[in-house]
Amino acid sequence: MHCWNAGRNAHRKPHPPGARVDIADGRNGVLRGRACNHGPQTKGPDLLGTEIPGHRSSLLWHGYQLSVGNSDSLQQTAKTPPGPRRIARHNGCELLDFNRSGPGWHGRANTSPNVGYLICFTSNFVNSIFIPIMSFVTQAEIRSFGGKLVKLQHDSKETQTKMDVNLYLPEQYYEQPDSKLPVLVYLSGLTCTPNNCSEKGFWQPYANKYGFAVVYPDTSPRGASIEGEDESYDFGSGAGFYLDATEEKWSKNYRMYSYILKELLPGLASSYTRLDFDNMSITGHSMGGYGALMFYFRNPGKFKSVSAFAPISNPSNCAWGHKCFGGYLGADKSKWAEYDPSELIKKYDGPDTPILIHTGTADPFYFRDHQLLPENLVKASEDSKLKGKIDLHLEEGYDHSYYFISSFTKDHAAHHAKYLGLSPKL
Ligand SMILES: N[C@@H](CCC(=O)N[C@@H](CSC=O)C(=O)NCC(=O)O)C(=O)O
Repeated sequence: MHCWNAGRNAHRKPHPPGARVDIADGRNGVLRGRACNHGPQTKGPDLLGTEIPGHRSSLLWHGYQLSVGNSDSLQQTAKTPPGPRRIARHNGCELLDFNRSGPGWHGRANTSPNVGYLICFTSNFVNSIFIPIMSFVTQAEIRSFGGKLVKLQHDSKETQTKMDVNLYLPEQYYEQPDSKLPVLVYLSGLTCTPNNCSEKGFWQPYANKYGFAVVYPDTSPRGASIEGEDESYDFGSGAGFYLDATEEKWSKNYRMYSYILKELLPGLASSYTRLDFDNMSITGHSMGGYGALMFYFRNPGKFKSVSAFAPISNPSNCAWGHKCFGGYLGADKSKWAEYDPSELIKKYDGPDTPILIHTGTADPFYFRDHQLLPENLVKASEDSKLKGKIDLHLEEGYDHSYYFISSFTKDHAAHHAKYLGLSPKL
């Protein structure tokens, strides 16, 4: 069990309602919330949050356990503060409603079906913290190679749709309950869901060999009801291009950059506190290879290492990139450069960790259609901090499929394990 603690004097100074408030967290860095005004300043308890094994999210508050979560965590016994209270199921979630007049307690915590908000109280009500809780619904748990593939769904505030994500928890997750495991994010290519790589990428044996979890996000919002979103395989559904669209038609939902970086990964970190999202690497295939490089260059130091399988390396100069950048970002090419790995690398100023890339010479998207252009990335790196650091392997006779990807998963796993500080299990 671990605790985060706001500290006895941490919130004595009132924050204006709506202000961002950070609470120090002993293990996960910082929990961010928004201050909200609940009336007169009142002496009350300090805030203590605690992870209770088996429960997704909960709070230990002045000795009383409050909890929120989806139907998976409803079995828990919740003790609430004294005074009038109600605990009910609400759309499959838990509704906590507690009040007490006089100093001490007042308020309500209410979770929507998947994304909830938990209102926590610090030593005075003026400084109450409003913490968004992202709640994952487990759709399936599938035993695989000694660990488990967990299929999750949640409501996304970024895409305003339901989003699917798969998470592979290696056997160490179950066998070593005191361990905290690094994370590899795998971004898939055009047309993929979280299932393609989960089923055909064969990361599981290597996740178990080294002891890391694998996150497989989806490639776009689904069912956003945008006219034309399902018309082609390389734009719209299955082709979100991991960016935040600025063109009006797409900008409300097609926010895969913010979704992954600001919502999904922090949400998983809050729910799976035994995964170490501060020790995380990223990889991907094709559009996902582009995505992995792009996230890595835009967020120096956030990921310990990056690799890519047949990445779209210079989307500003290929047909897939023209279609997606043009459609989502408009005609202004300066906006395209903000997402193009072969542009971003020129300005990159983070760690000079080598980057591993494999591309097959029999990949028609490489040799025939010139969609991938890995040589452009190598060329761009020559004037950058990463000069000599792009380890590009052109593999004779390999195509673009998962037969190609899974042939080199082993090399990419070893690459990331090295920078995640992992050794093979004996
Ligand atoms: N016309 C094809 C193209 C789709 C395709 O090849 N998708 C690749 C990724 S391409 C770049 O991002 C892929 O990974 N497909 C899924 C798979 O399981 O192979 C089509 O529509 O299928």
